[in-house]
Amino acid sequence: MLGVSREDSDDELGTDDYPWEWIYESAEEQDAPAEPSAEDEDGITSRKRKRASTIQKQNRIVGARMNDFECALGDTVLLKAEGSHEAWIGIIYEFLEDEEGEKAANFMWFSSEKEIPNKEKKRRDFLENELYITPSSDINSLTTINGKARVMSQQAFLKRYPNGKIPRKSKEFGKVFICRRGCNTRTCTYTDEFVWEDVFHGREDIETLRDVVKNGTKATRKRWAKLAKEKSPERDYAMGEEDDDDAVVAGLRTPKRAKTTRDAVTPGSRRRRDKSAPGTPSSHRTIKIKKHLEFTPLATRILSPHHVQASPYQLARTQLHVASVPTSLPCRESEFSLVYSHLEAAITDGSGTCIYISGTPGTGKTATVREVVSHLDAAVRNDELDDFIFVEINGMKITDPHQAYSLLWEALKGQRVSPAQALDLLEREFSHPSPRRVPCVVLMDELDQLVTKNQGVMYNFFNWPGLRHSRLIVLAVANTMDLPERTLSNKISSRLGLTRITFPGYNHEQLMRIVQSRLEGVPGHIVDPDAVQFAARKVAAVSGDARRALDICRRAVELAEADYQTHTEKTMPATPSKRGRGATEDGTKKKGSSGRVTIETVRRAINEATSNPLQLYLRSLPFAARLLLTALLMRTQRSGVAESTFGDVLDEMHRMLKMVITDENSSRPLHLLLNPKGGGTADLYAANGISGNGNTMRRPAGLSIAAVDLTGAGIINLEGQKPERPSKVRLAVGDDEVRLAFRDDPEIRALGVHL
Ligand SMILES: Nc1ncnc2c1ncn2[C@@H]1O[C@H](COP(=O)(O)OP(=O)(O)OP(=O)(O)O)[C@@H](O)[C@H]1O
Repeated sequence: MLGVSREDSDDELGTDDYPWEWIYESAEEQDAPAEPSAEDEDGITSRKRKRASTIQKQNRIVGARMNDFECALGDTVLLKAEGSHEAWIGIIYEFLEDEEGEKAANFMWFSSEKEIPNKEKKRRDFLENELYITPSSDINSLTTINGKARVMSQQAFLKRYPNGKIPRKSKEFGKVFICRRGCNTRTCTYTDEFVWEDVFHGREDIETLRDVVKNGTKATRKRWAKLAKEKSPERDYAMGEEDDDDAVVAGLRTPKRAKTTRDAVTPGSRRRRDKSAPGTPSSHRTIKIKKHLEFTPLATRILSPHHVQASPYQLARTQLHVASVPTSLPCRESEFSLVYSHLEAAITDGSGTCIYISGTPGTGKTATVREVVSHLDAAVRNDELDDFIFVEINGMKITDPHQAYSLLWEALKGQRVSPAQALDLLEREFSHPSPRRVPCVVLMDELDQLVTKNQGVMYNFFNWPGLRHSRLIVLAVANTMDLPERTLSNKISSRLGLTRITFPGYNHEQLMRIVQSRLEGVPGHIVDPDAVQFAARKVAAVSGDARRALDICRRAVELAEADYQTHTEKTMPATPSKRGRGATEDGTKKKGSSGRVTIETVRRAINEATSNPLQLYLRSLPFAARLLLTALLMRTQRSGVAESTFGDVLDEMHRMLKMVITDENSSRPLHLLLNPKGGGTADLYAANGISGNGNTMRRPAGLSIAAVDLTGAGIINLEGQKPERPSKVRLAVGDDEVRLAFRDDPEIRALGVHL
């Protein structure tokens, strides 16, 4: 927004509301010298053409009038920004009527230096009253026009105001500006200096001016190299004029990145670690400096224990771990390119969009989105794409869905405000134009968890991308396909026009490829291909969940490693090997059947996971106890602390139940939804007055007994063994055990909960 205070600029249009009228091109203008004359060899054709062009011209809108105020194409005007004391300046590029038939214009924006968000890259030589002409434009109602402004070169300005300032009392104060450069405020690229009067005289130069600004502000690496040198000539940058790949001024082009979810793994984390400072939300500062090679004298070189090569088992375990970021995502190529092309198009056009991604757990939804963002991030750094902000909001990691507003506002502006304030600010932000608005990509993960009583949060995040000025790109990720319909009604959700992408579960061949790709580079062939196939088939038969397949294979590697160690201890002399246990010269394992992951090892891993006494006990629990444990687990995940109060857990449980009970659109009776075989669950609720609107929900029967029993069995610790709201409660067994026991429980899954 421009630094022009509206209190300073008197409203030329007065306060009365007169209607705006169009001014069409008049017949006299057809002979204007700017128009090419129709001189033909054939006089008749020439006359015909002339008449057709006159009709066309007479329909062309070249200006607009309101009472005695007039403005025309190519005029520079002041616009009032609602909700703000500052004004905007733009050149009228085109007149048109918007979708609602309201008279509007497309304005090509000027921008002040204050609007350039990148403090590191922006020029320091700006003048008072200087504006940059930008390549961005926006359509706005004519009612936002507040008067005329003038733009001129520095020379012309100084001629008019020799001390470089416009007196406060002058009628021209806040209305006359200098322009000597174009600037893309998003990428912070400037054109070369020009003389305004040479490049722009009015309407006939608009297209040329647009081209000058567009082409002149295309960032190139070379330009950045030059700029970086200008900024700090004494530094020895790791690039020459012909900079190579690694020699990019690292981070200069990295999009602003706001990481608001606790311990979220950022998509580009690997790449960024190489190129820019870790953890900086906007790594624009990081500049690689060529370092002289430093030699450590041989005598003082000491090998640290960390330098000992990791064993193949360690490597396999790490790579199979679900938290490790794979280098590629096999079997998700088409989903990747769909999401990529939508995002790239929206960022390039500066438009908003909402993509609804659904699929059962472990189908690579989050991983794919992060991978896409990381590629877009790379494109930004290669100057192939405009900057964008990325923020992840995970429904599971916020205690109140309304916090999503605060997180989004913080990502956009870096300010922390309350959810109510943030909502107000966001509403205002998205309904007003801004030439400097950087597109913002929001990943709303675990959307199911953001369901509120009146669905306001979800509605807003779906609705904002459709607002003309928002430049908001929402990627909503959920497990169920019909969440918008279920929670927002069919009418609203069809109006929102979401782009939907469904991630199908993986089949066994795909799961095999996924696991095998994670094992690439692990030496020693410690995992039999048959074993991978066996694990993949077992998982695909139930869920098509890559997370499960990876977990099973990882556990199988642990078992094989333990076997190997026992075997080596038995066959090796008592003194431990200097190389560390199990490692041979080249870091690979010794051959032999023990120590390899075979079908048998996988079978053991599956059995172990599903049939230890604790698992058997958990699975055999009555529904109330399973529900209680699930709610406790969800609460712990959400709050990030192990201890909750019994009351918090009950609230969590009600939230889970509400999702199902308020399923008004569902034709399935509640009891069938909860328990396909019918019976138990419905009886449990019905007997306790749990009704359709969720408000009369009371504590399901048997919860108190279940809490006491679980405490007695050492599954939970409940303060004083009293199932009362203030009592502290925590899990006494591992989260993983509970997750594993209930992950495929149909009744728990029917609640929309995935563990
Ligand atoms: N195609 C794939 N290639 C390699 N790894 C994959 C693939 N798909 C999923 N994974 C891995 O499986 C695990 C789960 O994936 P992800 O979290 O993306 O699933 P999701 O669909 O978002 O699941 P949820 O709905 O539970 O959040 C991650 O470790 C991810 O890296």
